[in-house]
Amino acid sequence: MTIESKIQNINAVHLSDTKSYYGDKHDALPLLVIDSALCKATICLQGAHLIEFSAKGRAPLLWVSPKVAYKQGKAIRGGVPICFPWFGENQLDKSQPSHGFVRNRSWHLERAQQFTDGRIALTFSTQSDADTLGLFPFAFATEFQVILGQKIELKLATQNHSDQVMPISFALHSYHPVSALAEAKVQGLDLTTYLDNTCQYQAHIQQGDVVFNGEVDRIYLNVASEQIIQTQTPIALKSDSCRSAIVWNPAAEKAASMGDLGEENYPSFVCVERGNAFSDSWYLAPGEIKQAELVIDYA
Ligand SMILES: O=P(O)(O)OC[C@H]1O[C@@H](O)[C@H](O)[C@@H](O)[C@@H]1O
Repeated sequence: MTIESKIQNINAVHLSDTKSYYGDKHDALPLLVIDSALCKATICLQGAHLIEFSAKGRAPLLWVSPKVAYKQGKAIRGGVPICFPWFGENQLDKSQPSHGFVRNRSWHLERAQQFTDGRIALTFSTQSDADTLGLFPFAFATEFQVILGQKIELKLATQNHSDQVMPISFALHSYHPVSALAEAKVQGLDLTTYLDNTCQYQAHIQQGDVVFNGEVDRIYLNVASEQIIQTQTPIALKSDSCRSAIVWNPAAEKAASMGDLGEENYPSFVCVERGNAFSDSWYLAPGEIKQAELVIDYA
C-alpha cells in the first residue's frame, strides 16, 4: 500500500517532500504535512522525524536550526531525532555512528488514523536488515507512534527478534525554542545524579534548576517524571517510562564548529531529551517487547 493510499481519508495530512516544502537546496525526502483543526506539524519519513509542531494559534514546541540541511542519510538538526539503538557514543565501538542509525534511515508509514477528538496518529516502523546487523548484531523491530493534537504524544516500542539479550539505549532528542538562553531554566532535576559529558562522564548531583552559563551536556539518571523548560513559552516533558533526561546546549565554540547549527543559533534552543541510557538502558530478553511514552506539552 502506498503512503498516499494510507493518508487518503485524512484531509489534514498530505504528502510532500523536503525539497518542495523547505526549498531547492535540500534533498527531496518524503515529508508528511499535518494541518488540522488542532495543530500544524511536519514529519520526515527519514528517521520518522517530527520536525515542526505548533498547536493552532500557539508558539512552536520544537526548534529547528535555521541552518538545517535535509539530506539523504544525514541527521536533521532540530525537531525530535530518534537516537536508537544506542544513545551517544557506542560504548563498545567508538567508530560507530553517534546516536545509533535509525535517525538516518527511511522508516515505513504503517498506518494513519484520525481520532474522533481530532488528534492524528501516525505510526512508523523500522527493523533490522543486513546493513544494521553489521552495526548492531541483533534482529529487532521498532514502531514509533506520533499523536498530534494540542500537544505531542510519542510512543516507541521495540521487540527483540534475536536469540540473545539485546541492549538498547535511546533518546527522543527533542530541540526546544528558548527566548533567551541565559534566562532559561530546566526544572524537575533538582537532587538528581547526572553524568557530565563535558568531563569524561563524571558523576555529579544537580542542585536546583539547570541553567546555561556555557556548554551543558549531561545525562540525568532515574529522573522525576516531569521536567519544565522555563522560558517565554514554558514547555513540559512528561514520561514515566523514559528514566533518563539528557540536557544539551553546545555554547558558542562547539556551535560554530557544527555546519548545520552555527555560533549565532546556539542561544535559541535547549535540548531536553527523554530516553533510557547508561544505567537506565534496556535489556530485552529474546522475544521481549518494551515501550516508552513521552508527552511534550505547553506547561
Ligand atoms: O551532533 P549530534 O550527533 O546530533 O549530537 C548532538 C548532541 O546530542 C546530545 O544528546 C549529546 O549529549 C551531545 O554530546 C551531542 O553533541
